[in-house]
Amino acid sequence: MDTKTETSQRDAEHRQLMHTLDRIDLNIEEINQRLAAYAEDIQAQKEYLWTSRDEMDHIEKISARESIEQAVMTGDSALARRHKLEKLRHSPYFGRFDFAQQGSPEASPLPIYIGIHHFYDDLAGQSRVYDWRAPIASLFYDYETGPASYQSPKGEISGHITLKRQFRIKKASIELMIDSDVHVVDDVLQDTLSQASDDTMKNIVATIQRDQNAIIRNDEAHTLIIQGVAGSGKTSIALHRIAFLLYRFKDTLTSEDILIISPNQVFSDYIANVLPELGEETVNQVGMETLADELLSSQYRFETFFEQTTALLEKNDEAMKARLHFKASPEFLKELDRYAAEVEAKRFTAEDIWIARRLVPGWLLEEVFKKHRNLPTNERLGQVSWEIERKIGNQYNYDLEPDERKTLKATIKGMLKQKTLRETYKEFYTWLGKPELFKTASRGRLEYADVFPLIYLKMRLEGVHSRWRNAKHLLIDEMQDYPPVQYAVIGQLFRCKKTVLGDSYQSVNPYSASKAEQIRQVLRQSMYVSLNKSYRSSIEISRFAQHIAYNPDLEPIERHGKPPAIHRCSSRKQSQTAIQQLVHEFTASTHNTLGIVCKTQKQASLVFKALEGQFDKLQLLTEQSTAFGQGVIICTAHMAKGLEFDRVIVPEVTATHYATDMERNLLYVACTRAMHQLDLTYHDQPSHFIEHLTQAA
Ligand SMILES: Nc1ncnc2c1ncn2[C@@H]1O[C@H](COP(=O)(O)OP(=O)(O)OP(=O)(O)O)[C@@H](O)[C@H]1O
Repeated sequence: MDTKTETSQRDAEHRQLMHTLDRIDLNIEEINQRLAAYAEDIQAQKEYLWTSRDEMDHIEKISARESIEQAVMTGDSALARRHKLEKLRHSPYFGRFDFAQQGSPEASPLPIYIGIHHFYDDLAGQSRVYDWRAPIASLFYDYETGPASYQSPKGEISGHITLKRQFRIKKASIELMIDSDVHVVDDVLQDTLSQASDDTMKNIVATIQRDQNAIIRNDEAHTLIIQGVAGSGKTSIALHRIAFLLYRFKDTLTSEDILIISPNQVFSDYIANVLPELGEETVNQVGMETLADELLSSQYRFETFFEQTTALLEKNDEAMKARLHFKASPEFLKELDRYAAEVEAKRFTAEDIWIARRLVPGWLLEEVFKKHRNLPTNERLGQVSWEIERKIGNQYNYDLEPDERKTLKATIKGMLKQKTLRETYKEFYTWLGKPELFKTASRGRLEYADVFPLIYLKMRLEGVHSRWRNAKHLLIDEMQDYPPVQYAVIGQLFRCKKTVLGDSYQSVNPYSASKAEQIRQVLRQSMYVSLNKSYRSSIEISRFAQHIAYNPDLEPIERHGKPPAIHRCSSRKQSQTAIQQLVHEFTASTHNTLGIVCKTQKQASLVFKALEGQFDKLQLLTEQSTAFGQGVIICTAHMAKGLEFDRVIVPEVTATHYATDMERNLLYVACTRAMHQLDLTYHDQPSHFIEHLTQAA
């Protein structure tokens, strides 16, 4: 395109933008008028209700109140629409394509503008901007210029895209306009990725990539398992997918129906903004441990996943690793199943009994007992007695006397080998011939690795209750951190559709991890997809991380930045000075977030103490933290999972700190949190994971 044509197209787009903004303003004005009319109407109705209350009968009052409520609801939906239009006013769209539909009578291709929300111009009766989730919008993500087709509710529509254009519009002005046939490399994506981070996750509607779009719009898979390399956009995609499903199934699916199982509160807060930004309400989020506590009716105290990881790192306890490893194996689940079946079969020894000289056959008792396997033991026994009493009534036309009822209850109770769930679970290990595999954590609490097996057993023997059970779509992030037994519980509890995502290279606890293949064996009817392009980090950082844990599938995006630096220090003290210096550099930069990502919480606390008082906006993340803001964030790699920072410092990458496979994973997670700059420090001997990099970096 020559400069003259470009200028004239820019001018045309500028006029189009101004026109769209005018139309938005007119629609906002019209809504304002309607809102004023509603307000007056509501006021008038209220006054009428008040002044005429003595003359109105009950029915009339109800009807007047209903009419007021109806008016308020109409007003609310007008307000919601105004809110969307006001948002669109800043940036009504981010893309355009011109589409000539096959067989259409239109002489020239139709320009279609795509934005974060739909803008239907009520006054003109015309769609001016299409929601990014509309069927036609998939053309924007799936094609460049040339032949193209999409699935509309009426079937496949084919045609030709004659122009594709991307915009960045801010404060109602076009900052960037790029035609895709002119720029082969996606400049808008590059531009987006090079920007400084936020303390919350951003939406990516303007630059969703083709493979990502396919995942977002997949509305068929019952369970979609996404294995994606670090920074491939898994979490973003999963949230956009939820927004898409809410749009696609708006009549049957609401935000109330969605449940996210998230790794911790900081992560929950980090992602909480994405759906509201996309025009949807926030959805429910629950942590694995909160869910576990609910399923165990708060009857058992247990250590947390974070504590378990910390114990593994700090104690290097081989027996503990063996326990965790076994409990994360598919064989374990099979054995637990066998055991549960045996317990269930043997725990109730039904035999013929005589009550009030009437026979109750053993087979009947057994049948009724089996039928109520979903009740807690005491309730179940009560239910069996009650049903047998009713059957005696029907069969023999006889009502039991109180003392006969008491005898019946006691006899049925005597048939059950009564044990607590915990005892039954503990005996599983004796049954296996491996009693050493059951060990309690500090203060008599259950080890985290025992929590879900216990819940599983409870489900088999007694049943569980959960307020989340009716969720219609479940999203699980960091799938690699949950062993098969955890999926078995989730699979039985939630029969709904699921999106499960993670990266096997980012397991913070390799002794109780799952790969996608193992998850698929537990969660049947699943579909597997992978995302291999990594968007978060500059290519220099991605390559550096690849040297720590090589993932052959990872394809870094070609965005350049400063090469990572390894700072060799003579002592721990000097390492602290180097970190201080790097923090000073950060505070003088245009970047917003710096993560100092440590191996353990103890180390993180020490780094925090060393920097405390010297810098504003310094925050130590702990297991109890609920959010993080801009500035300097000090945390463990475990806590940093799923988060990202403009810059990352990994302190003390020494031979003693980072030696095992687990520590390699943590180092990998820490390094892949960096978007633009990465610094590592060490003293004495560098970790052998970076030894070969100390020269190059
Ligand atoms: N299509 C895209 N357009 C713009 N940015 C993108 C795109 N895809 C991913 N990103 C950016 O890449 C970064 C990583 O995304 P996200 O956190 O969703 O990835 P992830 O796969 O869940 O990462 P990890 O597993 O490493 O935590 C984010 O900054 C996100 O905005």
